[in-house]
Amino acid sequence: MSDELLTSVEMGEADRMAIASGPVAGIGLMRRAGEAVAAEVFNRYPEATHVHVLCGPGNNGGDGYVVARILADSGVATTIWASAAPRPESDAALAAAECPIAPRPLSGFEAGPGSIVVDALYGAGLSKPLSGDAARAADIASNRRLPVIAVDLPSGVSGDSGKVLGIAFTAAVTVTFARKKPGHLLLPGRERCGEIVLADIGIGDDIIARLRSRAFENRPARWLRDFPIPAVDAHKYKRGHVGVFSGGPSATGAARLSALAAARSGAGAVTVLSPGNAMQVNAAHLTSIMLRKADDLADIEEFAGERRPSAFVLGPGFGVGEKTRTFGLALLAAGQPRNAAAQVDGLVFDADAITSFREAQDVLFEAARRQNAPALVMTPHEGEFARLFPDMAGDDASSKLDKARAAAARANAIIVYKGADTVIAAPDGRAAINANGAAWLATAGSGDVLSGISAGLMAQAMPAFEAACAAVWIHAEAGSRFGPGLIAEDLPLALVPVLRELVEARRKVPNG
Ligand SMILES: NC(=O)C1=CN([C@@H]2O[C@H](COP(=O)(O)OP(=O)(O)OC[C@H]3O[C@@H](n4cnc5c(N)ncnc54)[C@H](OP(=O)(O)O)[C@@H]3O)[C@@H](O)[C@H]2O)[C@@H](O)CC1
Ligand SMILES: [K+]
Repeated sequence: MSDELLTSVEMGEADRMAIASGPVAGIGLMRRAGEAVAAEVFNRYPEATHVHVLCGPGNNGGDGYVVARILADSGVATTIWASAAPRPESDAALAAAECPIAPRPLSGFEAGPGSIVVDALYGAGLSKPLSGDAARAADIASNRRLPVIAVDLPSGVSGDSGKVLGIAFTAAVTVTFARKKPGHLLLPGRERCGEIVLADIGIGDDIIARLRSRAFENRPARWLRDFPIPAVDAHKYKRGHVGVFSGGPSATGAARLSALAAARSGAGAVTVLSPGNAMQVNAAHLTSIMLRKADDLADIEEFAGERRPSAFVLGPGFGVGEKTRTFGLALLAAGQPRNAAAQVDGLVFDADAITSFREAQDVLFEAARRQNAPALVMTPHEGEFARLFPDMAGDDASSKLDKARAAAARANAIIVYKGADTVIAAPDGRAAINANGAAWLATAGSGDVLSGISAGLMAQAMPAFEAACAAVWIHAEAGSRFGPGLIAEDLPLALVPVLRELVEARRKVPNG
């Protein structure tokens, strides 16, 4: 699989292992990297009148000298603007020595209309904010709307966190090597990269495997094998039963959206668990979804004992307070001996279920940590994340990926840290960054649907981390395909073509 995401340290390690284990030296990797970038320039900008290659002092700049040499050899008008000379005896110095063009100082950078910029200033080695000549060059490229092809990363974007240090280039295309880096997918870095091209420079899959990276881009290949497809003899309760808690009479819609999404995701049965005073309003809007009164713990136990639900959603529209905490803790105790709901596989806590524990985080984390507790998926957006993990939320030094991982470990839960760059993290360190979303998904009720899909998949015995990853991807895919005009009510039906394709792909998985 080529979906692993490598930190700058891991990429450096891959580089070293490739050089140590194979016939290819550092300069060989650099030549291949430069060739891949030059190929993009030729393919995408055959009409370019002039290519300006900006070279930094490190190996990113080294790649730039290779690009400039290839372009010049092909007769393309090429200028090199260098911020500093490469370190003597480095691979970059070798690449510069092979290049026939004399570099000019970056301080004099100028570029007219019709020209292209190759940004080879800083990549994995970015260590401080862009300043001086580099910052000025970024401004010129942006003000004159010059197409930028970034080498590895747009200079100024951190490959590890996606943060912009000071100012950064905005690329039309970013060519990166061997594997993507977290900063290509996390915001705001992702917006600066333009289209991302992954180039093979001869670092083999065996070397990447030895790094044991635990972060990856969220794509179906990672979880397709666990994606549930009903057996021929499937009975509706064998396909899992989801209970979704509804709020009071004026806050029932969120639970119904969640319930519909759980049903569409393949759960054989779904029950909305409603306060007594909201039964009528829920009943007026439900058809295939079942309805049952759940005013207190005794009602939940009775339901669980009779219907053996395998997953629950708590939070959407439910209200913030003591009742939410009591229900949440009771559900987390569902795996304990002598509890009527002993078979629950998974819980999804969203929205009000998260906020309700803002003053009692430890109680929640303790309950989730207890032996036999059902798997817990929590789906906070940024504000909710800050309520449960205030210290982490304010930590400017760590990335969204770091934060989601640390939160998952502390809470002993799968954390779905939502946003345009949703990160899904497990307590054991696995983490996925989602990248198939679209702005259309930022609409009221969209998160309720996501909770429902997660619970629907867990109810069908999909493991919690894989279920959460799949739910995020499916939700984003459905929203992106639907496009303009999307409201949350559209999403449950929009899931259908996406699910159909996944089921077909799942049937083709060997031994599947
Ligand atoms: N598999 C691989 O690894 C391969 C890697 N390859 C390429 O190598 C790149 C990584 O190279 P790299 O490690 O030399 O780092 P790079 O980004 O060139 O910068 C380091 C230099 O810049 C300086 N500097 C940093 N920020 C600065 C700032 N804001 N303003 C001013 N200076 C700043 C920094 O200074 P220092 O931090 O030391 O003070 C140091 O001198 C990688 O992105 C890819 O393109 C390919 O060839 C193929 C194989
Ligand atoms: K760069």
